[in-house]
Amino acid sequence: MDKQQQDQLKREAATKAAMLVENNSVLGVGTGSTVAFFIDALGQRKAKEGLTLKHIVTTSNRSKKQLEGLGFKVDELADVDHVDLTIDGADRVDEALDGIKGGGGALTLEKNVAINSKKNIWIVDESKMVAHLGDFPLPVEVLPISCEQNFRKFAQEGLKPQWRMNGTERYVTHYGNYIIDLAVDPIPAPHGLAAYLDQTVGVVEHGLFLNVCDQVIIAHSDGTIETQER
Ligand SMILES: O=C[C@H](O)[C@H](O)[C@H](O)COP(=O)(O)O
Repeated sequence: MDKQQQDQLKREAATKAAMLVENNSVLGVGTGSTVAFFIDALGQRKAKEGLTLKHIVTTSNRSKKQLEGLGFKVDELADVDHVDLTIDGADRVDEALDGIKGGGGALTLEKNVAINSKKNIWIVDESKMVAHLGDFPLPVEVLPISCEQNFRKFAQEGLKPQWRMNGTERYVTHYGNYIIDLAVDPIPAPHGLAAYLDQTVGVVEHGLFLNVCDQVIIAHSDGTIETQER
């Protein structure tokens, strides 16, 4: 699939998701190229139908800027008492609707918004769907203070760590941390690995989103749009 075709599929899934957003609800908006199409579609609903949202929270400055450019006011997660629905992209999604996220580095905010949302919908093109999680480096956000120890430990555990780079410098997250991408593929036991990472001191967050997604909207290259529910 070439990029133009993939962008078209992302746009279709995103447009379908935008139709599910209810007036006067509290909306969480994720990050990434698919979400950028979703924000466009949300802007179109605002312009055509006067869609109004009680609050919007987002998971990156990129999404925030795009939303504000369309006239939406964006609040902080800490300032809202609940989130009705969050729409986000994903890097890989398996048959149980568990996923890998954080390819764009926004995993920590994304997980915090997702966990605090009543419902989570992911929007993907068909290339993101896999039988087993893997096929994409698993991002792990780590504190700079002990990042070298974390990196060595991951290497000893056979998790094939690689520093996320931004040119010649290490990539720095929204919170001033680094990302170690684990090239373990396939991930044999996602729940076991998530538990290990959750317990590792110095790990701020990781990109295994398990039991988080309620519904995935998948755009297929044959023109169909499929919805899968957990
Ligand atoms: O950190 C980034 C997020 O997890 C994205 O939702 C994910 O990487 C998918 O992005 P895209 O829609 O650009 O493939």
